[in-house]
Amino acid sequence: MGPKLTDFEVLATIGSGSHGTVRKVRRRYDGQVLVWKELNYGAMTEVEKQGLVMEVNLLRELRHPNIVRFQHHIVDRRATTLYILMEYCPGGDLGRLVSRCRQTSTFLEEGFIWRVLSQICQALKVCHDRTLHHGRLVLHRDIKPANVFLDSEGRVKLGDFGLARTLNSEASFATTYAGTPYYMSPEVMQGRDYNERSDIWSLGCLVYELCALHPPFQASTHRDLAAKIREARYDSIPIQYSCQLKEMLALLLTYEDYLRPSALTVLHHASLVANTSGGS
Ligand SMILES: CNC(=O)c1c(C)[nH]c(/C=C2\C(=O)Nc3ccc(Cl)cc32)c1C
Repeated sequence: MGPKLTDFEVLATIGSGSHGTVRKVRRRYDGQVLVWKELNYGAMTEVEKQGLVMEVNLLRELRHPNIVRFQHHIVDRRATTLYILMEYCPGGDLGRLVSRCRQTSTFLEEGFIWRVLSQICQALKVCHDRTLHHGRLVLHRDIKPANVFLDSEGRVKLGDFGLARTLNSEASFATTYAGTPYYMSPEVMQGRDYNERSDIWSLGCLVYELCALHPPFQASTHRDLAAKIREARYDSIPIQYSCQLKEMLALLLTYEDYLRPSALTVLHHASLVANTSGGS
């Protein structure tokens, strides 16, 4: 028998993840603090609902220290709402951290940026390994600062896996793409399929934003943004960051997806940098 909604006490609303409201909750019988994301599936077709069930079952299998742990799910059929229960990360998300740095004009330590890069790559290596998921590829599809979290030990965790592939009905499409697609890769901009190297492009945009405190490609319209991404030209990151970090960014933001490195290759490159530059 799975958990029921009444087994939990809502403590606070802590955000709006992709596709739904995120709340901090406490499990009554043992006091454990978790997070649940509320996802209304009322506007979904039967096919989309089946796809959602498959994606949720896939998320359940993702067990890794650098992936926000999926704990349970609860379905409220009367309210056509799915509650996805996940690990609480007391350090919050990197989106808030970058905002605070921008407001106080303080830059992040290079060592912290390398740790984020390495630990997210560890998470992507697991997601992109087909042998671990019955031959299926797990793509995050929405890597950005707001979807990277810090636990109580400062460990970096990739979370809020975009269910975009499932939520492709009109209503949910609008929700999914409500924001500006700053991190969209050139191949997706050109209408080609999202693939694991598209996650690597978004990781490059994330690392760039941790350095510069703004995305590498910015524009006021989608058309201008697409033009900038197509040019794949971006301003240099602040001079206090190393040449190795600049080289890593050039690797991650390689225009051609088939020339972009895999998560495993990025990890090898980062460990080489750490070993030759006295760690970071
Ligand atoms: C002000 N709120 C925060 O700093 C904050 C904290 C301490 N945790 C979170 C968010 C999550 C959290 O702690 N675990 C999560 C799992 C999935 C999703 Cl989509 C979000 C979270 C947030 C937004």
